[in-house]
Amino acid sequence: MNDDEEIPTLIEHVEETADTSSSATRRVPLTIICGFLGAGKSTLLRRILTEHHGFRIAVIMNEFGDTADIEAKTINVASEGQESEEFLELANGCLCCSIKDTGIAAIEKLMQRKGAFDHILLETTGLADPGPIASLFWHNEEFAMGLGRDITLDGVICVVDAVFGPQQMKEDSETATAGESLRQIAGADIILLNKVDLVQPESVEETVGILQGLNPAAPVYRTVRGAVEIKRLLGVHAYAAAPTLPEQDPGHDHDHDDLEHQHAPEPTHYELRGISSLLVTVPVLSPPQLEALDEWIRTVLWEQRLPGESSSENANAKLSILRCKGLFVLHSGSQLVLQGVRNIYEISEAQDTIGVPDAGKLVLIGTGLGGSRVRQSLERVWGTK
Ligand SMILES: Nc1nc2c(ncn2[C@@H]2O[C@H](COP(=O)(O)OP(=O)(O)OP(=O)(O)O)[C@@H](O)[C@H]2O)c(=O)[nH]1
Repeated sequence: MNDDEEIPTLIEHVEETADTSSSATRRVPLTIICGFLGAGKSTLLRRILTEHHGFRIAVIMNEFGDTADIEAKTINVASEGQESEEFLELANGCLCCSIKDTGIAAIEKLMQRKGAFDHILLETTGLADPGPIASLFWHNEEFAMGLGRDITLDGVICVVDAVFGPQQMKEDSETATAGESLRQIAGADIILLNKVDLVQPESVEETVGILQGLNPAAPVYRTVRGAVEIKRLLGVHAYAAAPTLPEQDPGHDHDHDDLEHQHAPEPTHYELRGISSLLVTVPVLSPPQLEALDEWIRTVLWEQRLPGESSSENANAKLSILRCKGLFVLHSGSQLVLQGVRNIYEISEAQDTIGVPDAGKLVLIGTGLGGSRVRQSLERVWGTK
C-alpha cells in the first residue's frame, strides 16, 4: 500500500454548536466532481481526504461498497447508527459524509453542520451530466430549500480517463445527440486527464488537444492518481471571477493537425462532431452594442436560435449552448464577466481586475456551432451603432 491509499485516521466527531462567527454566515463553496466511469474520481477524493492540505473539506460520495478503503470505513461506521447517514471528521480536518440519499438531501444534512468545514465536494455518479446540478446551485436564491443562500458553486471538475477517454469521446461523438462524456467536458471548469502513467506521452498530448478543442476555457491538468495541487481545484471561483480564456487558438499550440481544425485565422472553431466550441474576440463595446450582445445571448440561450433566424432554419444544425463564458470591455474601461450554464446566464461587473484588456472574449460550448453562421451573426452585433 502506498501513501495515497493510506486509510485515514478517524476521530470521533464532536457535535458543533451553532457558530455565529463570520465563517458560519458566508456561503460555502461547492465543487462538483464528475468524470468518466472508472476515471479516478474516488482516487482523487481519497487523496483530498487523506492529504494534509489545511483545508476543511466536506466530501459527499455517492457510491459506496467498492474496494475503496475510506468508503468501506464510512459504511461500517454508518451502519452502527440508526441513521442512514454519518459524518466523520478525519484527522486532516476534512469531513466525510456518506449519505445513501445523495444530492440535495445530502447537502441539506451537511449544511446543518455549517462551520465545521469550509468547502464541499460533491461526487456525481460516473457519466452523469453535471449541467443540471451545476445550474441548480448556481444563482439559486429562490432555491426551494434555501440552499442557494448557503452555498455558492465554485466549479465543476471533470476527471477524464487517459486510457479509455479518447475511445469514449469518439463513441459519444458518433451518436446523434452529444453523449454524456462530451457534455461532461463541455460543462467542466477544470479537467483532469488522469492515468497518464498508463499511456504514451504522444497519446496524452493528442487527448489534451481534443479536450482543449472541446472546451478551450478549462485548464487541463495531466495527472497520476489525481495528484494536482489542491489550490488548482478548489477556490477557483469559476462562476464569479473573470474567466481565464485562451489568448489564442489553443489548437495552434499543439500539433494535432489530424483533428478537424479549420485553420481560419480568427475567430476559431473547433469541431468534434456533436459538441464543439467557438472562441470569438469581442471588440471594445459601446452601451448599445452591449445591449445588442445581451439580446443576442438571450435569444441564443433561451430560444436556441440566432437572432433573425427562424426555428426551421435552425433545424438542421440545432443550436444549443451548454456553457458560455466571456469577458467584455466597454469604452468606459469597465469590464464585465459573462457566465452561463445552459439557459441561465449572468453578466456582472468583473471583480479584482488588473489593467484593461484591448478586447473582450466570448467562448460558447454546445451544439450547432459549426460553419460560420454563428460567428457572422455575432459580427452583426458589433455592427450595432
Ligand atoms: N495506473 C493508474 N491507476 C489509476 C489512476 N487513478 C486511478 N487508478 C485506478 O483506477 C481504478 C478506478 O479508479 P476510481 O478512483 O475508483 O475511479 P472512479 O472514477 O471513482 O470510478 P467509478 O466511480 O466506478 O466511475 C482504481 O483501481 C484506481 O486505483 C492513475 O492515475 N493511474
